[in-house]
Amino acid sequence: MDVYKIKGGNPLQGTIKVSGAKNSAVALIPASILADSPVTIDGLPEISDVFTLQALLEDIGGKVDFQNGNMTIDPTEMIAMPLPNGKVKKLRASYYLMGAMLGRFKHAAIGLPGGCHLGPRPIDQHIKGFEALGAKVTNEHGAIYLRADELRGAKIYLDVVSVGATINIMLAAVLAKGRTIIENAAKEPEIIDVATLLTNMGANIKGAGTNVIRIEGVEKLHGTKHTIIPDRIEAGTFMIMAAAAGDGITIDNVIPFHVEALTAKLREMGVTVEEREEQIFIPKANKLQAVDVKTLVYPGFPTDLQQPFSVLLTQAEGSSVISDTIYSARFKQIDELRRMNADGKVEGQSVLLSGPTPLEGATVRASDLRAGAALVIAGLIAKGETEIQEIVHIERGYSSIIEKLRGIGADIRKETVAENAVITE
Ligand SMILES: CC(=O)N[C@H]1[C@@H](OP(=O)(O)OP(=O)(O)OC[C@H]2O[C@@H](n3ccc(=O)[nH]c3=O)[C@H](O)[C@@H]2O)O[C@H](CO)[C@@H](O)[C@@H]1O
Ligand SMILES: C=C(OP(=O)(O)O)C(=O)O
Repeated sequence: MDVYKIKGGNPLQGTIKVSGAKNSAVALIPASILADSPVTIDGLPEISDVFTLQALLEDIGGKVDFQNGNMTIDPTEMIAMPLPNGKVKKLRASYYLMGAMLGRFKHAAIGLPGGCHLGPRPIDQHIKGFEALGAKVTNEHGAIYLRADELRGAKIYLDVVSVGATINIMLAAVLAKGRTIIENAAKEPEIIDVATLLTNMGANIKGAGTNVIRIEGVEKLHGTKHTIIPDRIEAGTFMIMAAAAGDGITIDNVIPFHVEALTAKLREMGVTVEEREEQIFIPKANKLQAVDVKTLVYPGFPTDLQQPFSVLLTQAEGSSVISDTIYSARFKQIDELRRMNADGKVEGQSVLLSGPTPLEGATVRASDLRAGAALVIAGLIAKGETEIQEIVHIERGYSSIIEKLRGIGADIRKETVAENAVITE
């Protein structure tokens, strides 16, 4: 079993570069299915979610070349191969194969997705959208079967603001006949990125990034070249790390506007955040003040940064409350942080943290992607050595994390240890 071992306490200094956005990448790659000629996407992160999607596109007959973050996908010989099991379970975003394959082939069979366990993650709004467009949708033995004689534009009001449903409906609607209107759409930057790719492929989409998206269906889509946006969640993770363990860190390849909710919270805590054009500089932080945080849909504070942020709050003076309004069970990092001496208590959808508490190295488990990122930050500030198990979750979303952190002075390495050292409780 592979683990990360971190010796805490090194002052981190220098420049750390953010990769392309995971949550864009995992939608841009399936979007290529809709084209009738090759699509090139530059700047993709080298993470397991991207490798898994590459393999899935190859399984359905796509020809994929992926080198140095640049992927060219030739979709011309793809077929509507059913994908009820296997790789689709390894990531959440395999649900985008439903929208893209339904859009192109008018039928698809895709297993229910995997991804982080954060409480219930239904896909009823995706299905409501596909049905409104004219698809018959059934759930058979854990796989979703979709079939339409013809897709027709429709007005779809999302009952919950959902990133996945908004993008999936866009994917299914761009080749449908007539006009689709998505109301109460999600507004995340990744949605704009996907709409930009689809538009450059020939789609007619207006309003991406607002809560009403209008799509006029077109007859066909062609290949294009696209550069992905930077990962605002990776950038945010590095900003939190800089506030917790930095001695002057520049975060490179970031759009400061995308991380404004975090910047505001860091400033409220007493952290200096200098915004530059495509960089953010965070000097060494001194005394940190406790703050309360509530996660919200974009442009609110992202749920994906709540877990890393909880580590910073263990170092702040006073009591803080984090409430996660998006996911009911996204606090698995707290038990692990308690092993490291943190003072945190989960109550329903909130966690109460008190500090400052010096953290101590321990053997801990990354239950999910951002819990893993939280534990990496905790390990960097803890006294002694921290071993993080189940790093497979971390590698779903952070590209070259070891190399990047070593580049700013962290003592972190990946090691293979015996299975009997695994934490089970
Ligand atoms: C691959 C990807 O982009 N993942 C992101 C995406 O996940 P994902 O697209 O799965 O998240 P959604 O925005 O869909 O979920 C938001 C909320 O809506 C609920 N919901 C969603 C769909 C649905 O059909 N029914 C329903 O009830 C979910 O349970 C959750 O409470 O957005 C989340 C919220 O910003 C992020 O944490 C994830 O990193
Ligand atoms: C929850 C996340 O990812 P996914 O939706 O892919 O599980 C995340 O990126 O924090």
